[in-house]
Amino acid sequence: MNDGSARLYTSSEMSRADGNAQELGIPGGVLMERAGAGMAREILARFGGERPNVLVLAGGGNNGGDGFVIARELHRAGHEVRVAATKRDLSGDPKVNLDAVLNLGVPVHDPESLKELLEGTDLIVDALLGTGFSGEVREREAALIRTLNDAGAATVSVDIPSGVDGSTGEVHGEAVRADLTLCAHAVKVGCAVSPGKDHAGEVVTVGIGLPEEAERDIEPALVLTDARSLRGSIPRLSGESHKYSAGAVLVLAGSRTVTGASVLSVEGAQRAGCGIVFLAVPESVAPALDLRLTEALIYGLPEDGEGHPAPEALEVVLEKAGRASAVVAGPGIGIGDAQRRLLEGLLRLVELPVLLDADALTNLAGTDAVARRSAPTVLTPHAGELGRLLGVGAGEVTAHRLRSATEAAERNGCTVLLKGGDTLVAQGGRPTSVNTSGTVALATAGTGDVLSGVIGALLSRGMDPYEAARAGAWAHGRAAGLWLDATGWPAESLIATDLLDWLPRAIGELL
Ligand SMILES: NC(=O)C1=CN([C@@H]2O[C@H](COP(=O)(O)OP(=O)(O)OC[C@H]3O[C@@H](n4cnc5c(N)ncnc54)[C@H](O)[C@@H]3O)[C@@H](O)[C@H]2O)[C@@H](O)CC1
Ligand SMILES: [K+]
Repeated sequence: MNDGSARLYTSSEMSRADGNAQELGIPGGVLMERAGAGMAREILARFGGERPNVLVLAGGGNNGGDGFVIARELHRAGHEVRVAATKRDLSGDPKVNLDAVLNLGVPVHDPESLKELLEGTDLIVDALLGTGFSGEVREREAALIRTLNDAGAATVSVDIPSGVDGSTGEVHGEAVRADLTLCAHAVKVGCAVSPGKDHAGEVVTVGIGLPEEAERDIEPALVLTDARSLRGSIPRLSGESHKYSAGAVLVLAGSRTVTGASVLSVEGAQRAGCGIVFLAVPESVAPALDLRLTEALIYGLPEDGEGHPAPEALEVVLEKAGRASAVVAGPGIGIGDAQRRLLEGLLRLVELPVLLDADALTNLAGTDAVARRSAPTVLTPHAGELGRLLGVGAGEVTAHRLRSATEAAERNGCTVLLKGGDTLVAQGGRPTSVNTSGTVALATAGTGDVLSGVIGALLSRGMDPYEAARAGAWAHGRAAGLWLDATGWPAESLIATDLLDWLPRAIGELL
């Protein structure tokens, strides 16, 4: 299903589009010419004024072919251009374009001299490996990538930073660190999903004149989450709305020692536009939170002597859930058997959409409580929490973000939002969505609690869980972006509470 979101391309989708174009009578050489010429124009527009000395590192495939076209065009524009080619014995379009470079007298060197060549280089064009690469980089290419990265010159990657898997963003071994990546036709998945995203620098697409007919039968596996694709997806209040029909969220957050998480989750939900929020917290902290949260209804949960929920807490939670249209559970509840039993009861007995975050995820790791539900469940883990759900380490999730998020969504039959600079939303049967509004400013305590409330509110307003997770992630990141723009303060200074002031405007951009 494509709902108008900007699509991302995997390597196999790109080669299908390429094959379709050829069937339509558009030869591959034409696409290569347009890609290389368009990329050269972009390079000239950005760097041409400084008249840089350019080195093009070209591999033996079509990515290298694009590189030869770029070399030819930059030479034609009067720049000092040298090429290092890993292979001379080429065929097809790459050969045609290498021959043109040689005929024009552009020096073509063996890559063994790359280090010396780089000494007089201001600008590197990395056309070593493109979407035809996957797996681990062979040692010869890995050494070239290390040399490029050590050179410290401005680097433009062709289509994908060499060494990044174009379909997943995974990096096994070496990968080029680019300042700018120019993608032919559409952004490749590897430029949008970390760690590939962190290698790509700025990402710009270059049109290659692919007709719509060439991609009509290709269902995207991944899409970008941007404002355009979300606009109109959040239900509005109507004349007959009252506070319950506007969305009622039950938040189960906070504990005797952690109360800030409940405040942030409740206020995130309120700012995301639900009609009413009920907060269930251990009874010893209920009075303090009642004073702090003017508009929310606070309910004390029976607790044991250590501040853990007593078995009767489930009855209170179920009763309050009876008046809600969505539940948010987890921030700051702490880890323990009492919390796990409470969550298992909630998931078994409540038919509402439930969002599970933070400690709820850790408490439920290794259980089948989510998989057994038929009502919608949204999980919002960071890499460590997702690792616990999957029974692997955080490092394993960080290295395989896409695979980890989709696997967890499939195993549990739910929606998984994996937090990060490239927040991913995975759900079976829907294209995995990559958020575009993230900023490093969000890397601070409590922002996740705000997000849980925002998505909970969108669920309570009747949004489908996949759309609620996408819209929540986008608005949350956008709120941070608006704060940065408005204050001009350093990203490091944002505190989670700052997001609350900007969420309404961020959400307003989606209406
Ligand atoms: N529609 C399309 O598909 C278009 C593709 N174009 C370009 O073509 C590229 C894809 O070209 P190809 O499919 O020929 O593939 P690539 O050029 O990306 O990769 C093939 C080369 O990589 C080497 N290689 C593969 N695995 C390796 C490994 N593990 N370690 C070291 N080297 C390895 C191969 O020996 C071969 O030389 C795109 O990234 C893009 O730059 C553009 O020309 C425009 C149109
Ligand atoms: K490349």
